Amino acid sequence: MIALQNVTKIYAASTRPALDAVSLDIDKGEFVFLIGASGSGKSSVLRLLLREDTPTKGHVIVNGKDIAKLPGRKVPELRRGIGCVFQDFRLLPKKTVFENVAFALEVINKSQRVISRSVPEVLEMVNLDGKSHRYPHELSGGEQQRVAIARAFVNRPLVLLADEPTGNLDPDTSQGIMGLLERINRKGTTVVMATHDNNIVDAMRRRVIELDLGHIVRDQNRGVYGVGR
Ligand SMILES: Nc1ncnc2c1ncn2[C@@H]1O[C@H](COP(=O)(O)OP(=O)(O)OP(=O)(O)O)[C@@H](O)[C@H]1O
Repeated sequence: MIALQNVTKIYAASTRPALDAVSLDIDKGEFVFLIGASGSGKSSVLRLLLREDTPTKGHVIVNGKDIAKLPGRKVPELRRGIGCVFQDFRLLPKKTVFENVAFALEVINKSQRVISRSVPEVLEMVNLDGKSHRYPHELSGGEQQRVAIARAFVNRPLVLLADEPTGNLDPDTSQGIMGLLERINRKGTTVVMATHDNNIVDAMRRRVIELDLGHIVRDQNRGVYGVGR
């Protein structure tokens, strides 16, 4: 479903590779934490999977296709199958909760009929059906992240990538967000989440892939954050 095969990424103007011959395989329906110190390469992996960047060497397989050399015109189609959630939520400030989620469907030409059915459904899932007419600045951080998750999931992507989704949230709110990601995973979506949050990793006991200076130094099922330190 997702694979990196011998992937090296060297950014222009940097001496050491951000990723150095990294190989990994993630099956459909897995929930994987990517951990590692700042600068270890976590975001680089997510950027390659989203085709925001291309590898210097190696193959990047997403949904069964090598996307390393995907022509630019095919990238929107790839991204349709991938939901994304970020630390800073990235909602559109001048759109309401409903409109933010609807927008994800509008850009892929879904009909108004589909939008008016799917958006309330997913807002109910994230427990925000009562707040659909609010603007992002009228919501707490946790609520904003729930909108972002609704937006990422409304199209039922095969893969959800999350880059530090709890980085700006307190522990209780973070737990709620993880509960949602778990539900989404149970519906069959593969989840790959980069995080520094040791409490969450320890509580969830899912697969843990640890990077250090661009190398995989641990790949453990039902892992914890700090083993071997
Ligand atoms: N656009 C870029 N140009 C040059 N170097 C970059 C670029 N993006 C990342 N790097 C370098 O690549 C390495 C890996 O960075 P990356 O952002 O993938 O790490 P990370 O593990 O996600 O870190 P953090 O936890 O701080 O987000 C770092 O040494 C970083 O300085």
